[in-house]
Amino acid sequence: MTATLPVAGAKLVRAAAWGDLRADRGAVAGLLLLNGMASAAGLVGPWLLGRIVDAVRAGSGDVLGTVDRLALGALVFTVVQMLLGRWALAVGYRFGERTAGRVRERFLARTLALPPSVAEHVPAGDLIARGTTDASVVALTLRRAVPEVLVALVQAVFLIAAVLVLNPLLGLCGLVCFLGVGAALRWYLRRARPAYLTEAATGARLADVVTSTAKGARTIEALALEGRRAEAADRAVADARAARLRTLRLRTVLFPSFDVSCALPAVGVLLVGGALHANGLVSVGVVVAATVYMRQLVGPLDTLTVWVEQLQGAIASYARIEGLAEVPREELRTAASPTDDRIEVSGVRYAYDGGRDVLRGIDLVVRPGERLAIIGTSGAGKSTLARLLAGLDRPRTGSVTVGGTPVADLPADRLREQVVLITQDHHVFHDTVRDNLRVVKPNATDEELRGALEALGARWINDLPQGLNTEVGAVISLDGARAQQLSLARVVLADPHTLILDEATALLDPTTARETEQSLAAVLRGRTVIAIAHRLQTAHDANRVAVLEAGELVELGTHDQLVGAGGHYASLWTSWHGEYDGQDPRRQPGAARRAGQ
Ligand SMILES: Nc1ncnc2c1ncn2[C@@H]1O[C@H](COP(=O)(O)OP(=O)(O)OP(=O)(O)O)[C@@H](O)[C@H]1O
Repeated sequence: MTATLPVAGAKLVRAAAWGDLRADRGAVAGLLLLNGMASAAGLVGPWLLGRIVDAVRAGSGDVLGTVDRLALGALVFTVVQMLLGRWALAVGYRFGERTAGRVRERFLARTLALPPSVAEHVPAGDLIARGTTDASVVALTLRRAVPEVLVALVQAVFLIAAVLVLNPLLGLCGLVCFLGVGAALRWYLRRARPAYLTEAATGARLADVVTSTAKGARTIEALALEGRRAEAADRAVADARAARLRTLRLRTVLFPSFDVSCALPAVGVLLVGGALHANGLVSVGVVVAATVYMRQLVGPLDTLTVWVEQLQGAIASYARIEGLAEVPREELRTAASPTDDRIEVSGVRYAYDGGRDVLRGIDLVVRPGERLAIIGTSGAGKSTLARLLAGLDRPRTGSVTVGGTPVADLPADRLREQVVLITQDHHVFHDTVRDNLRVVKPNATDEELRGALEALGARWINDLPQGLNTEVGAVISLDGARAQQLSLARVVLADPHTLILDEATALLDPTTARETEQSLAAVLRGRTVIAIAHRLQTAHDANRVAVLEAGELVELGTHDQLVGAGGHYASLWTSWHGEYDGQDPRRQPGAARRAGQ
């Protein structure tokens, strides 16, 4: 039983990221190529500048003409670099949009494919956070950070390579000076994550204290709690202030050290270049070009610094989204087909989330076509057994089979042809009536859809403005009875041989319940019915009655057999029947009519 959703490990994250890159490899290749070309074009300007310096220093020939030609070349290449850079970013943004869409679609598909036994047990908030906050963080990163970081990385590599090619000694000198940038970043990143998390947490705490104080103002006044609330608010303010100061301190250290560290390589190259030139080892032009390259490295490094935290957060979010891939999938379900309609429960034990067993050693055979009522006190395990019979959960030990196949192993489309659980949950999708019905049988014809509704007496379909094409849920909302009929029509279309009823009408108002019961009767005809019975009259009318007590099946037989046996059921029946002797029990209100309660 999964109580929390998994988070993908580093290996799975790498594999998923690689898969996303491969899925759009054309764009990735284009992005790298355009970036490479833009960066190469960007290298030409400083190199030509060096040539200009050397030409002026040499002073021979047509210096002015040479300078003009070189300057024009530098201008052209700068424009080319700018255009290619813009183009690369546009390709990158589009790649980011498409990939973000792909990640969201994958998440949605995996969420929809979650086996019911998992979907019902995971914290809904966690699932929602992954689909909203985490997906937004990943989308923003893919749209903005990934293209910009890629551009910055390619530029940095080209610039470093260019200095090394110009003069390896100058290149090495520049790289050594950049160690300062690395040290500043490392210092910052180690402290930034916990500091920003604390800042967010203390901010949230302060908001919480202020809101709850405002909301509970009357209670606080009545109980004279003003002093305590003021103290709590003061503490929250102090904590939030301390956390803000800590992140501020981090920034005040990072930014100046980053700026100084970024200036060092250019200074180093100038100093070493000057010394080399004095010894006739390099020209002034080479020193100038290398210095400009070093200065240009500041831009990409700045971009990397700005996005590095975002990237860290996005990787964590990506791992949470991809974690859904580790939940067992529907494909793991069996391909075997049930041989008949017989349902067999054998030695079943079941526990929620590793707790105590709430079903203990249940053995039961449901014969095709019979009506079986299950009764028991509140908490006896009736609903749990219903979910196991419907294949929504798996027993901890033992088996629940239909026609010899474990019912929880059947794929969803085959399962609903066998067994369907009917509860009070009848969801109406914001869609047309047709699509609301076709969710269970996508190729159903309009005649079949109308036939299913008519079988339930749902004549209101003829009054809808556009018949089956009418959008329901948003503009036209269906009342309780109609929504239940729509939901039951899905059952008619799925056409299972067995229905399990759990509280299908228990909490409806009398009018709705009456209408729903009529519709229900139409659906039940000709099928095996297992009813969690809240009225002893239902048990009386069933072919057999199963009595559950504290997770055990304590009695099983016909009404007459169980009354004759003088056990648990008999005493319930006697007390209830005696209480209402001579009256129609179906017209008695109240809890006494709820079986075993
Ligand atoms: N999601 C859950 N997580 C943990 N324990 C649960 C969960 N659902 C039910 N239980 C526990 O399992 C036991 C059986 O519950 P179940 O709902 O199957 O009983 P029931 O006979 O249907 O009761 P009722 O008639 O009140 O609906 C109870 O002790 C209940 O507290």
